Parts: sequence; C-alpha cells; structure tokens
Amino acid sequence: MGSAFSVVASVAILRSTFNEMIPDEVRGYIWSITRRFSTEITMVIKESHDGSTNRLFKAVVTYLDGHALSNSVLPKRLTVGKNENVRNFTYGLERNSEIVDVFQGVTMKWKFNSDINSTSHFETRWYELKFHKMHAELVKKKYLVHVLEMAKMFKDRNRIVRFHTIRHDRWSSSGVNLDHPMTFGTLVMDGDLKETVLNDLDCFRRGKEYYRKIGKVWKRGYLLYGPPGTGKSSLIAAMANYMNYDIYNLNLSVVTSDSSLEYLLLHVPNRSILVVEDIDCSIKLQNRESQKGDEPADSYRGPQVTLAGLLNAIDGLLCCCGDEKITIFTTNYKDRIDPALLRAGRMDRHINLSYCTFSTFKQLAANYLDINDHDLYCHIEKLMEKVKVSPAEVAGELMKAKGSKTSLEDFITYLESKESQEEKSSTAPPLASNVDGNRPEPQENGNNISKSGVQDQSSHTETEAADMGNVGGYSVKAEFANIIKAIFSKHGDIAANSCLQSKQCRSSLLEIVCRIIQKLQKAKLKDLKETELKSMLSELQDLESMRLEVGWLHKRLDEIVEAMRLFELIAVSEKLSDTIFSTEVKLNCIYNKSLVEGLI
Ligand SMILES: Nc1ncnc2c1ncn2[C@@H]1O[C@H](COP(=O)(O)OP(=O)(O)OP(=O)(O)O)[C@@H](O)[C@H]1O
Repeated sequence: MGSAFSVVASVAILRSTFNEMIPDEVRGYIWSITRRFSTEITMVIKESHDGSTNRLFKAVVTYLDGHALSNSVLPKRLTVGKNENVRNFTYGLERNSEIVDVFQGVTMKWKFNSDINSTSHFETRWYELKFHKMHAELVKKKYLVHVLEMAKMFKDRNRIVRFHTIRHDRWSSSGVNLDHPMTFGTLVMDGDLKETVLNDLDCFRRGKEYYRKIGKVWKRGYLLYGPPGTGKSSLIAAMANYMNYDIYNLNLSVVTSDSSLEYLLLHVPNRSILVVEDIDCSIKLQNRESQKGDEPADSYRGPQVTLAGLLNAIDGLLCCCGDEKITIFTTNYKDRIDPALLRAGRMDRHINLSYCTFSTFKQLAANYLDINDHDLYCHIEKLMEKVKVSPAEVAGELMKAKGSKTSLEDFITYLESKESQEEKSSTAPPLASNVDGNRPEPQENGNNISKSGVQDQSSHTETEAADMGNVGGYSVKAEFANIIKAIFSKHGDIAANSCLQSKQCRSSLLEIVCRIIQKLQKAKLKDLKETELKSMLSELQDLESMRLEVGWLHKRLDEIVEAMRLFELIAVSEKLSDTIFSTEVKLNCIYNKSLVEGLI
C-alpha cells in the first residue's frame, strides 16, 4: 500500500515538474510526436456542430443511457434522473467519467467532458470516442450509424404515449400523457386473434422497405367493431402502447369544416394512431344538407364535416404526406358505415370484438382474481353458453368483491338474472320489445344477434373468420379465402418463393392478387377502363418483383388488353370485312363472358 502511494506521488511530482520546466511550444511538439506513434484515434462529438445542435451528441446521450450504461460495467459515478415524459429512469456519464462499449468485437471507449467558461458561465459539453486506428472505417461507416439508430429506438421505447385532442380546429399543442395500463398482456381476446393483430402490427412496423418497394404509402387502417364494452378502446390503448405511437383522437363532431379536417389530418405526425370513434355516428354528417333544410337556419348546430370531406382528407393525407401512420375507426354498428370508408386501402383489417366466451372469461378471471380454475367454472361455462356478456361487464363484476369465491358467486347471480331478463324479453309480444325505440342491438359479427339472445359460439367463430380467414397458413380477409383456395388448387402456392419471408407480408401480396381477380370477376370487357387495366398490370409487375408466381394472371391481362384494342379497332372501323366480322364474333364471346373463365 505504502509503495503504491509513493509511485502515485512520484508520478504527480514528475508531471508538475514537466509542466513547469518545459515551455508550452516544446511540450506541444513532444505530445505531437507521441501522438504520431499512438495507435488510438479520438473523435470529439460536441454539443453543437457548425453553429447548430449536434444530433449525434444527443444520440450519444440516449445511446449510452439505453445501451452502454445498462449492458456494461457501470462507471463509479453516473447521473440518474426521471423526466415527466419518459417511462424509465435515465442514466448518464458524469464529467470526466468513461465507459467502454463493444461493437462487433471492437472496443469503443467513451468519455464525457464539460467545461464552464469562468466569465460567461456557459457550459460546453462534449464526448470523446477512442478506438484503435485500424477500426476507423468500421466506426465511420457502421458504428456511428448504429449509435444513431439505437438511440432512436431507445428514445421511442422510453417515451410515454401522448393523447391529443382537438381544440378550435387544431390539435392540442402537446397533448397529455396517456399512461393507459392496457397492454396486449392484459387485453383478453378469443382464439388467435391477439396473435394475428400483433403479427399485423409487427409486419407493419417492419414494412418500410416493403411499402416503398410496392409503391404504397406506409400506413395501415383498422376497423374495430362490436358491441359496447367488448374492448375497442382497450385495443386502441394496447396498440398505442405496443407501437409507442401517440394517439390523435379525431372527434368529428367538433371539427367545423372539411378544410379544417384536412388541416388536422395533415398535421398528424408520423408514427401516430389517428382514431375516429363511433364512425357510424359521424357518418350521419353526410346528410347535413338535408338536416339544414328541415330546421330553421339558426337552429343547426351540427358538425360541418361531410363524408366526401373525410374521404378526401384521409386519402389526401395518406397518399402524399407522412409515413408510418395507423388509422382506426370504431363502431358498434358495422353495417351503418358507408362502404366507401371501408374499402381496401382505407381499412385494411376489420377486427370483430365480441361478447365474452368462456375462454375469455377465464383469461379475465386469471387477470382479476389470480385463479386459473375453480369448482364454479363448470356452472359459469353453462350459463355463458346462454347469456351474452361483454368483457366490460365481466370485469365490472369480478372487481366488486375481494375473495375469488364470492366474486364468482356474484358473477353467477349476475348471469342468472341476465338470463331470466332475456327469457322474459324473448317471450314478450313484439310491440313490447320495441318500446325502447328502434335502435337495433349492436352487431357483434356484422350480423344481427339472434332473437333469443343466446350467443352461438360456433357461428361467432365462423363469422369472426369471415373477416380474417386462414388458407394454407396465410391470414387473409375471408372474402378472399375461396379465391386463394381456387388459385392454390390450380397453380399451387404462388407465394411460396416470394422474397418476403413473413407469412403476414405474403398474405398482403396474395390479397392484392385476389383484389385483381375480384375486379375481373365483376367486370365485363365493355366496362373495363384502360386506366384500371394499367393499374392492375403495374400491381402485377410489383408482385412479380416480389417473386410471386402470377405469370398466368399476367398472361390473361395481356389477352384482355389485346382483346380490348381489337374491339376498339372494330368499333371505329367503317368497313367491316368478313375477317373482321368473324373476329368480332370471337371477341363478342369474350365480351359477354366472365373474364376469369378457366383461369382458376
Ligand atoms: N378485451 C378486453 N380485455 C380486457 N378488459 C376489457 C376488454 N374489453 C373490455 N374490457 C374492460 O372493460 C372496460 C371497457 O372496455 P372498452 O372501453 O375498451 O370497450 P369498448 O368496446 O370501447 O366500449 P364502447 O363501444 O362502449 O366504447 C375496459 O376499461 C376494460 O376494463
């Protein structure tokens, strides 16, 4: 111990003697010689660069906090804090402290420095990055980019989702922290619906290159539908937390004009979720002209947004401005929504959230009561086959009492009283059942619920699949399931060799093929427009560049184009020769036939 002290003391004496005795210029020269033989390079990353804030400096702060300070041996001193808008504690280096990061097996030494100007008291801060000079290319080309990318990821992960509302036709300036506890861990869903939604979101998040490649705006639209209390708002919160996107709540009833709506939508930033709740109610707006006519001019206080305005604003925004945006519409009455709003490209996925099944009840009981099984479950299961009950109702009942047995008993009483109420109402004369007005019962599957009110579990599963079908492991809209089956049986799995790896992305490609087939199925040659054909052909080219085997469809489209041209020629020709006449007879066959005959 004593000898260690004497070594340190001698070094200190030597250093001060060196500094005092040797003039500045000579010292500088000696250091420059030493540096020449040094194997290390030092990069200095200052807080400001070329007179403006240095993005790299900010990224280093976040990177070291999120990566190096959590993965390496901690320095002896570090700073720690927690700001309002972040989820976790944030750590940083203290002045003059160092930390080592390892990237692709190479050691990167970071040091934080700061200096306070004695007159202006202005603090200058900078980081030093030291590495062996043989790794200079690695640092320049890869490591710094890695720091920037990781910092962005850590920042996104740590930020709290914010909720924005509208005030005077503008988004509230910074919104409020959402801090909603609902996650995909606590949200209960039937069957593999949760997994399907998660896969869809993952695929979307990773889809930047894919969307760019196929020339589409990077956006996704979801329609959540189902009776009240089945988890539509909860799913939105879970999605926002999962994606870490802010929510922009578009309450159409407070927007005063179509142009304000356009402005609002244009100012939804990237990586956000735009939510329009109860879209069926908002869509009544399209009739405001007629409402105005029925009422005195000054009594009309209704919203000023039209359906056309909404469609334009959504398409305008999504087609040209911004990236990575999700739009969600919710409704209790899917059949009341104008089909224009639901068409593919606007709402890509229709997700049906329905009444509780016994399986979802068990998930809720596990969440709320910490139990996985109970003697009373058998009785509950039988009752739930007869009584429709929403997750919100189950949650409400399970929260009432403390003990699990009491809770379950109370829940049974609740189900029994619902059952007897439903029996009474189903035996009541028709007039009596209409006494409460003519608002139909909300749809759980896009169809009216059966009169007896008994939840038919099998039809529930069937109709749920009506929105998300599964063919050969591909999750596609059920309306496309039969088309895909027909394609696969004639041409095999045309997506098997696609350059896209995930089934979810391949499913989206298959849906594009189905959409083309569907258009052809509906159209006759005389109705087809050249522009439509061109857009189908360019979609096919995109699909082929993704190595989808659609040559057979391409060939048919070429034939149709050819037939169209010939027919136009005939139509303009004044002199019909015999040959042309016989061609026309042939063409007329195509003209009146299904355009997909023999194709699949
Ligand atoms: N699927 C679910 N998983 C877990 N909890 C749920 C679920 N659905 C509903 N709940 C519980 O019920 C409450 C109300 O549900 P939520 O507001 O999400 O339903 P909703 O479908 O949006 O209803 P509404 O159509 O009336 O707006 C939630 O706060 C949550 O506690």
